[in-house]
Order: sequence, then structure tokens, then C-alpha cells
Amino acid sequence: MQHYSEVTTLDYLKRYYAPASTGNFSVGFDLLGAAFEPLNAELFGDVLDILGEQAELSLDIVGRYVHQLPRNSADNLVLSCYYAFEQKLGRTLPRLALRLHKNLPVGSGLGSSACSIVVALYAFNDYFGQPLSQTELLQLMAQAEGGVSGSVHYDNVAPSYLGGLQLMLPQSSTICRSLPWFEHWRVVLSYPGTVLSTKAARAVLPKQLGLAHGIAFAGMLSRFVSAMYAKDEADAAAALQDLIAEPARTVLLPELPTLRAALAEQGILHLGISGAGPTLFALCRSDAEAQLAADYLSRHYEKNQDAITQICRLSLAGARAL
Ligand SMILES: Nc1ncnc2c1ncn2[C@@H]1O[C@H](COP(=O)(O)OP(=O)(O)OP(=O)(O)O)[C@@H](O)[C@H]1O
Ligand SMILES: N[C@@H](CCO)C(=O)O
Repeated sequence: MQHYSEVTTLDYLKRYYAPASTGNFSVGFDLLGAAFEPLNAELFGDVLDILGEQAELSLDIVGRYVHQLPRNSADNLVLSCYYAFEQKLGRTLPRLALRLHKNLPVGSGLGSSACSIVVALYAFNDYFGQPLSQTELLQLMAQAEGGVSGSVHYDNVAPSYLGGLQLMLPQSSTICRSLPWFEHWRVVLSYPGTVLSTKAARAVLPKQLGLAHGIAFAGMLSRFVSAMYAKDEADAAAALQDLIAEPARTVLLPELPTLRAALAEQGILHLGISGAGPTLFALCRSDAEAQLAADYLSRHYEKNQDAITQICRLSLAGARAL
């Protein structure tokens, strides 16, 4: 079952891609998330190749971050997604030869597990003739993500699958809706190269919120959503305040306050935690500002050879066949 060879030949039947995503987007803990792709057109997200059908299911894994994954490919989310998909359909499916290009670092805050889950389930559904609806597929993606992080949250799987800036709609059959975005906004994603598991970053969260705190959180998220619809950029940026996760997680990301102050001095709109961290995202108003933020974060936040800083735009397309 496990093949970790560096296969590079383009011998696939079908190739699929899902983009990186930033959960929370500071103001919407577990309720807001956005998909991003680099301006330089690099594929900053996982790619899954379907190589063909065969007697047994198999998975090759290649790519920059293959070394951060479990050694045994049987433990890979791509294969657990295949079985979950088969179980959901209630029938046995032909076995596939698969190849995952692991382009996103694991435990990074870039929605790495969500990205593999989304690309895999999107691929299986497409390859087998789209038996599941968009909603069924999204629910299956969220269940798989919940199995990894310890709780079901849609803020990575929804944007990575559907693209854009997605607001989750609790208890609605719609699940999530796309919000407006400022086309000139750029987001710099800076991953320092160190791993922080989502489970560990969720373990430090408060178990309860007081009434005033709950109202402040709901109010700030409402302010952000309303400002986006009103096209009030300054108010939207001012509302990017994380009142739930950041106060508890700053201990895990001690550089954040200093980096934020330095970037604010240079006119950058906002610096926040991407998902559960340690990736940080800088919100910028132009390519020039984004370049400045990227240079600064590369110099002051990257810690080792796994680190990466990317200047991105919103990914409107989300998951797709390439
Ligand atoms: N294809 C895969 N991609 C990512 N993680 C995988 C994959 N297959 C198995 N895993 C395991 O799933 C877990 C993912 O952990 P975690 O949710 O903390 O990472 P993450 O999704 O990268 O985090 P984040 O959402 O903050 O980017 C790890 O234990 C990892 O080994
Ligand atoms: N909303 C999730 C995102 C994880 O990437 C969290 O902050 O724990």
C-alpha cells in the first residue's frame, strides 16, 4: 500500500487541485474562511492524480512536504476519504492508483488536512460521475476534517472546495455563503516552517465565554460582514479582531504582537493568525504593499527550510480538475 517514490511522469488519467485556505480570517472563529492562490500562478495547494484502475487501492505521495506526513500511506487522509466516500455511496467502487502531490505543509494553519480531504473527495465524486450533491460532499469533507482536528468545523473545507470568502451558516441547509471581497486586496501567507497541530491549538481555547464576550464576538463579525457588503474597506479592516482564539493562542505564537506592530507602522492593514497557526496572514491593499509585507515576514518570521511566504489573491474557483 505505501509507495513514497518521487514519481514525476505525467501519466495520469485525471488531475485535481484544491487551494490553501485561511480559517477564521481573524474575526470569524470557526465561521469564516477564505481560499487563496499565489499571484505567481504556483499551485499552492494539494494535487491528486488518478493514474488508473487496478486490483488494489494504492497511493504514491510526492511533493515538498511529503516528509511531514505519516510514513505509512495507509494512514493518509486521501485513502480514508476513499473509504468514507465508498461507504456513503453504499457500494463497492473500482480500486484506483492515486498520486498525491503534498504541496501544503502539515499542521501549518493553511488548511493542509482540509486541502487533501477536499481534493480527494472532489476527485472521487468527479471521477465516479458526481453521485453526491455539493451539500453531501461538503458534509462528508467536514466530517473527515472533524476526525483530524477533534471537532467539525467548515472554515477550511468550505473555501477550499467552493473558493472565495465563505461565511458558515449554522443550522442552515445552505451550510455556507460566499461574501463580497475587495478585488485589490492581497493576502501574504507566511509559514515559519514549524508545526502546530490544530488539536493542540484548540486545546488552549476557552471552554466557555461570558455574555459580554459572546455579544462582542457576534457584534464584531456582524460589523465585518456588513462592512464587506457596504464596500467600507476601512471599517472591514478595523473589524478584523479575533476575540476568541488569538488571546488564548498568542502564547503559542509569541512573535505576533511585535510583527503586527512593525507591519502596521508600514501601513499594512492587518496581520492575523491563519487558522490555528503558526502561519500568519497579512492583509494588504496593493501588490506593492504585499511585496513589502512578504519581504518583512520572510526575513523576520521564517525559521527553517520548510518555511514559505506567498503573495496571494482570493481563489475564486476553489477545487477543480486541472
Ligand atoms: N494528506 C494529508 N494531509 C495533511 N495531513 C494528513 C494527511 N494525511 C494524514 N494527515 C495527518 O492529519 C493530521 C493533520 O493535522 P492538523 O489538522 O493539525 O494539520 P493541518 O490540517 O495541516 O492544520 P491546519 O488546518 O491548521 O493547516 C496530521 O496528524 C497528519 O499527519
Ligand atoms: N477554525 C479552526 C481552523 C483550523 O485551521 C481553528 O482555529 O481551530
